[in-house]
Amino acid sequence: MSKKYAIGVDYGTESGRAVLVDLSDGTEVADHVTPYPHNVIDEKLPISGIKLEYDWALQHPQDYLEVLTRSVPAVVQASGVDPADIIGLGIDFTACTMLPVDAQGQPLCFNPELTNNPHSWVKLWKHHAAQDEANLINEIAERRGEDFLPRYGGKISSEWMIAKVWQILNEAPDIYEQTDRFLEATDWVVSQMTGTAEIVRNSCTAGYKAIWHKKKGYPSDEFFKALDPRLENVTQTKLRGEVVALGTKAGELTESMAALMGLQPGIAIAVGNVDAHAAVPGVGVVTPGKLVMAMGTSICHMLLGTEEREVEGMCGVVEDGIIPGYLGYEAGQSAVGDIFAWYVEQGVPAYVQAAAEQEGTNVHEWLERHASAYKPGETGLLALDWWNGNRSVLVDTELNGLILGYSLLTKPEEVYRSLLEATAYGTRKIVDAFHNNGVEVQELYACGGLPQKNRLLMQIYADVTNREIKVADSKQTPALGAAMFGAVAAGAAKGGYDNIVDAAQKMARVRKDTFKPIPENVAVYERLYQEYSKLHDYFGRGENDVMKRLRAIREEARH
Ligand SMILES: Nc1ncnc2c1ncn2[C@@H]1O[C@H](COP(=O)(O)OP(=O)(O)O)[C@@H](O)[C@H]1O
Ligand SMILES: O=C(CO)[C@@H](O)[C@@H](O)COP(=O)(O)O
Repeated sequence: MSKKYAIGVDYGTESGRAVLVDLSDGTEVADHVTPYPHNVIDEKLPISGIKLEYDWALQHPQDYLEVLTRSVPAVVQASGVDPADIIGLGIDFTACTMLPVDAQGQPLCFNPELTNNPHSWVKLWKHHAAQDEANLINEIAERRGEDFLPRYGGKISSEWMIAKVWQILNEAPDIYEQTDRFLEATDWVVSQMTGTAEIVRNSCTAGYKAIWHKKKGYPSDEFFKALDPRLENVTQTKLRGEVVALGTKAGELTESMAALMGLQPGIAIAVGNVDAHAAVPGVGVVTPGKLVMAMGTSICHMLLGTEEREVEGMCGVVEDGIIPGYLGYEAGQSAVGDIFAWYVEQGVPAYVQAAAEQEGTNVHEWLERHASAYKPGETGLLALDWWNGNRSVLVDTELNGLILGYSLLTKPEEVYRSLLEATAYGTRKIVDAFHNNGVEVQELYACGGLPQKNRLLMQIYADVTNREIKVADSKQTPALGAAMFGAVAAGAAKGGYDNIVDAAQKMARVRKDTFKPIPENVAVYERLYQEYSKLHDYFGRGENDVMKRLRAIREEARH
């Protein structure tokens, strides 16, 4: 049999990328990135210019299709591989990134009559405007003693499906009414490749983002009725659709999409997946004890376990949610690279930009180099990493960032370093929450853009967590994982694999170089982390709700 290949397509926050992978050893033969033409829509709607409210984050579904029709042909062409040897394709996506579609599977925002309503668009994972609904979901679920709450660390997030659906019902009942189904974007894109008659939902987003359980299904109609009588039957109506396991073949590539993507019709398309979850086999992790960090604009922390444990603020524990046969645990930080980007774009003085430009480097790299000259603790700064709220362990999108310890001598590189450190403390909170509750964390695996971009950041993470960090050898780990699932959907008989464990064992690699904790740094960071923890609890656990009061005053001032 000639060499066989699969394609993985990774849908990130700002761009989508396709990777063509050799199935014999995981070699990434070609990759191509398509930035989303409309990027993140968080100020005004395209065309109409309608202004969006604070905390909104939308996307344009057409951008996702553009990734398929630009990046997929590009990798096929660049690789020189015969399309007949490409046997499968898998995708992974940010999540919960959801959209309302009509009975034909068309996004409601494509309908000229509905396009001016912001609720007809894709709500991106970091759309945080459904917090009121999330608060009520939690209050009502707690009051009713719903058994699903512990599976989600005690709180359902405003980033997830039910809160977003309820926000649409509350603020745009006409859009809700005209919605045939609410879909995860990952399932929608898969349906566009396989033909909309066959819309299937993947067990990963259903489990982590829509409160679905392998044995119990969705929460009861009574629960939804208690939220709002209009939601009573939502799981049989607008959330209907078969939920199938990761690695399942969702269908086959249609003639029309094959022509647009430069592939052969009929190849296996795997059910959708989530970026962070696909990264786990992508980095070769198929057993417990190894926490995988997908590090980019945000961080998702993924871990396998053998028993269901309660862990404060985790995003969820889902049976078979990452690797079949294990409980998959997820936690996360909703801004990491985004915080550094904010500082580079909004906080850096002109002399730094000029110096970086003169030295032919970018501002991040300039700041990293200068920040590396400091020892842990030497800046005198301490920050809370809540620029986009706190996902784990507090699960509160209404918290904000904080930097303590400024003086007239504070330098930009010191601020930058304090922000890197703050995100490491945030990760340490998550590691401790798992480890101290019986879900062991022995070592860390890192993938995503950040480990490739910033060595200082990675050393700080090793020192703050006092654990060795292995880094994925792949530049596109989620896409590699997605390609593995594409190969599993195709099956061993076609030159793919029969299960994800076999695929990961053959195709994943980590770099030889690892980041090891440096004992003297560990000791200083331990003291700083204790200080971080005090601030974390003081501002995050209700002792001083000043951040929330400031938000309320801001809202009053805006209206
Ligand atoms: N040298 C750097 N050091 C730290 N962060 C960086 C650096 N360069 C870019 N970033 C941040 O990396 C993030 C993008 O990460 P990446 O993994 O490429 O994207 P995504 O999360 O969308 O998949 C941005 O938030 C950006 O601010
Ligand atoms: O929340 C999840 C996964 O559960 C992510 O999709 C979300 O944080 C976005 O990740 P990126 O930072 O774009 O890689």
